[in-house]
Amino acid sequence: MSRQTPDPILDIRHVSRTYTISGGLLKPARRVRALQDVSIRLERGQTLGLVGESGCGKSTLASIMLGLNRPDNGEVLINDQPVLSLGRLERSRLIQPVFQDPYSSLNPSFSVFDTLMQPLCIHHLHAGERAQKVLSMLDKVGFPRRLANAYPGELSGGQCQRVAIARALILNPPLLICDEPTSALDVSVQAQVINLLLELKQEFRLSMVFISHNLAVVEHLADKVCVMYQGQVVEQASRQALFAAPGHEYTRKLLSATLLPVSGARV
Ligand SMILES: Nc1ncnc2c1ncn2[C@@H]1O[C@H](COP(=O)(O)OP(=O)(O)OP(=O)(O)O)[C@@H](O)[C@H]1O
Repeated sequence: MSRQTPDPILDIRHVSRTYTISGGLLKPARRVRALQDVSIRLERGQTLGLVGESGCGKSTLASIMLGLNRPDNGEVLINDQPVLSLGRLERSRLIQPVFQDPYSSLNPSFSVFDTLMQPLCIHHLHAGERAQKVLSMLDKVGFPRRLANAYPGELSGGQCQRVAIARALILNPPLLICDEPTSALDVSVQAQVINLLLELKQEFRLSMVFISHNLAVVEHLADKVCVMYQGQVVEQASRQALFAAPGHEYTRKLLSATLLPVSGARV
């Protein structure tokens, strides 16, 4: 029997990114190495937890995965295609973000209904099917239909994040990039959003990158974990292996600083 090579949905190859921060009148310009030779593969249907302290390069990597930022070296392939070779529409069918702050990621002048209609109109989904698709997506993310005409400013943080998740999923992308999607929410709402993402992952057969500084959350939902430190991946392993026997000193430090009461509990 031939052994099949797993086919990655996401293949990050030797990505580096440096920012140049211009100095003032008397200050020289400064260079920040945000990412150094980062390589990560994510198999279809799996969730990658990307963890590390503030400033280690997680959001820079997310923006490069989304094709919103260019690496200096290396490339990102989605479904075997370089993300930077894809047009905007093509890209948005393959990969969608969910960001930390649901209020600033939604357009305040669009109602919930219009927020979800917009991608369907841009992608020319059959006009007769759009409204039904919006309503059924609201049901799937547990957002009440009676609030479909509300505006983001009239909603709670958790409700807004449900709308942002619905918008990310409405075109059925195979890959979702969640950049700290619960850290701006009340603790009581965080677990609801995590559990919603877990349910939707099954239902939509999603692959997911979940960026967090919270190892407890990552332990709850990741299949594979990458630990980043100062722009580099210092350890990547299956969730079980990493939590059972962390190999890198920095991972051990992160673990010892985190309470891990999670499995099945509130996070
Ligand atoms: N547009 C930019 N211009 C200059 N430097 C930047 C820019 N974006 C990020 N950086 C720097 O690059 C490094 C990595 O930042 P990044 O935001 O990717 O880290 P992060 O791990 O996502 O941090 P956080 O968890 O706080 O969001 C940091 O030193 C940051 O100051």
